[in-house]
Amino acid sequence: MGGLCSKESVMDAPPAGPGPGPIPAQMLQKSQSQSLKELIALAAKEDDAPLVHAVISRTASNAKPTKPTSNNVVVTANNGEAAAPAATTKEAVEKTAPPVVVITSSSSLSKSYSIAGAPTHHRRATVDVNGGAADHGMQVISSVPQGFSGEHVIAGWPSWLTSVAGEIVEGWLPRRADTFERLDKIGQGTYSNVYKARDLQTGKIVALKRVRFVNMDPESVRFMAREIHILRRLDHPNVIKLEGIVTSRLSHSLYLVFEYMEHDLAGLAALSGQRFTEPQVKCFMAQILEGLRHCHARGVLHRDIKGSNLLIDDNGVLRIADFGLATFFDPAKRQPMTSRVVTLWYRPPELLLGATEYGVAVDLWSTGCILAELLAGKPIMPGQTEIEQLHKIFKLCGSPSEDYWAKAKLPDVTLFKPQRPYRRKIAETFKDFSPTALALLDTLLAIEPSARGTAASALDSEFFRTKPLPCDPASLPKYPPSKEYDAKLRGQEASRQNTTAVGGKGSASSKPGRDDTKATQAQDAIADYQRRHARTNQKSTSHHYSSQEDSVPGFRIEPPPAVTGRGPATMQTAGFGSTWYRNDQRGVPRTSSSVRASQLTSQRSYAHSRGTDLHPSSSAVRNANSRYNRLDVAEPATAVVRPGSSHQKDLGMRDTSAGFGAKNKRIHYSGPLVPPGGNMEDMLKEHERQIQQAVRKARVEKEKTNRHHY
Ligand SMILES: Nc1ncnc2c1ncn2[C@@H]1O[C@H](COP(=O)(O)OP(=O)(O)OP(=O)(O)O)[C@@H](O)[C@H]1O
Repeated sequence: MGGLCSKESVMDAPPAGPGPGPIPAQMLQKSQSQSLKELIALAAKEDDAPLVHAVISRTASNAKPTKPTSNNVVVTANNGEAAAPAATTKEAVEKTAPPVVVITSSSSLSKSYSIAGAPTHHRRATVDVNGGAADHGMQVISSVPQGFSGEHVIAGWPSWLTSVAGEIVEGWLPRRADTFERLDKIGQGTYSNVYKARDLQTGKIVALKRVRFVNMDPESVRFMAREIHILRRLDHPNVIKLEGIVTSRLSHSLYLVFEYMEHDLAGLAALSGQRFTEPQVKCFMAQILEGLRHCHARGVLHRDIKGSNLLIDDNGVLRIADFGLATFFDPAKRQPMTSRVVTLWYRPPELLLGATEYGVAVDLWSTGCILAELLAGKPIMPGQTEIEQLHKIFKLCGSPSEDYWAKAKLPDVTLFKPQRPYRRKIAETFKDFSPTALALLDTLLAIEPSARGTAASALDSEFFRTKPLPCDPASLPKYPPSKEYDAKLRGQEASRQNTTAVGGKGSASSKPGRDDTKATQAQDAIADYQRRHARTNQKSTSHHYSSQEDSVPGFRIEPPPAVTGRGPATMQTAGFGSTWYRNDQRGVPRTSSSVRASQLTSQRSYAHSRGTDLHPSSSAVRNANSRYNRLDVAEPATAVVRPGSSHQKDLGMRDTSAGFGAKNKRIHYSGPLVPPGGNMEDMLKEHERQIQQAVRKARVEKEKTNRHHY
């Protein structure tokens, strides 16, 4: 594959969209070809390759690209993965298992593929199946196993991917893992690890986001597929670009190849002493809004705008990243979507109130939170729980009007409606902001979603047109490496050193220090576990992401650099959902040493719905939500909002005896996930049991629905 890229790639146009699109005649004429024999020989050498064997091409200048069908492609495949042209290259045939698919070529048709992740100047490759032989019909026709397209067999994508979500790789060829040299781990997401790597074909530094699947659960593959689908729909300087996909057949994982970004806004803000000037804030804001305008214009809602998802390169260019919670939407159609998206501090009131029909306004709210945070130097509404978040919103932005409550078709509205209205206090809270900044903030943080306008209208606001004007991205300071993840590592390292130092002295305090750290780590593990499974659950699936990710075939792995602690683990004033210390959301108050261990904890993406827009009433959602962060009425009284608590009173919530509202009415309150004194081990086991149960139930329901449909 590596050879294929460098030797045969001749066209430089990247694919226009998810599909390869028509190939201009002049491009075809320029194409070179490689004999199939060479290709097969090449592929036979690869052991963990995306086995690219043949892509048909005739050099007919006016050939219309056609999907390979049963009569125009020549390939044999072994379980859809290894393919060789039957009776074309004897050695190759001998090397493969008995042919499963044989598709024939009988007409002058061409096909061109993009090589996913290949450098732009050789993104397309065409290969002459017949090695220039005369045109004649070939071979037998057989069915494609598991119903996936012959085109994918040819392209070399693994069957577990193509059988579930073939459309996402349409027109692309996979890159193989050993064409990259993996360097440091640079980020960790809920379902992925992100590595810095060198593209050995170009020497370029890239980011590889590794998504691993165990058992190849189709739902989880589909889930990830949506992120890829969305990323391929987007093409804008302020949106992260998916440059390619690496498959690793043996390890059952995928790597998404992105351009490497040195910083994120959360990390930059956390740099010691970092305070942005107004021109700098305007520069970042303009880029965020430009990126969002593009996403929205392409029918994509991001649904997780926050500092750590806003990546910045060394030239000051900001790109919106992490489309894991993003979704397609059509403003003209009513489509229910999950309200369980957006990281808590950046989540708009309508989602907290359970709205399932929403639009671009959710991203604009988050953008408003970022604007205020950039100017204020700290997060403006760092709620610990959903109910507290709503309370903070009402206190700052005022409570919704009577009209809003009357019109809102929101579940549980009466329970959240405050007894007395709250006055809007944006102007008095941020009296130091410039009038134009205040005006924009006032719009973006409108309680009424439709009053937030659009990314385009925000870009048109006075804020960007009055002096001081936005600075040029290239004029931004050259920051030291600053990622949320780096800050977290620095915090962990400082904590470790602290613990060691204390322990070394053999002081009486050393033991509690160590224990606390351990407890924090256990809580973190639980939270991770819950995040992963909550997502899984909500999707009614049972996929598990493995943490054993460091032995990937095909990678040259360099020893990880020692964590040096590039900076002091001091608590920062700016947060961006990442470095702002908060009390432990999981309910166990932290002692000072455990705080030190994790003070740079992320405000993680909302974990419940890795993209899938399940209707909130679906049983999978119910099951998931009842256990993670949100507690059903029937759950034991571990919720943070207790009867008579100030939040409950302030919000005028019903003070039921249990504190969870009326029976049979689902109320979602965030609460500690681990009750004080709870046994971690037992908690984990219990969660595992509940998850299995939820998954089983969801499966049964799905099967029932399927039966009903057919
Ligand atoms: N292109 C990139 N260049 C550099 N670092 C990156 C890049 N993409 C992602 N990262 C780092 O990896 C982290 C995790 O990536 P990402 O947010 O895409 O994963 P995720 O699993 O969706 O995360 P989350 O659970 O926060 O939603 C990011 O916060 C960022 O620090």
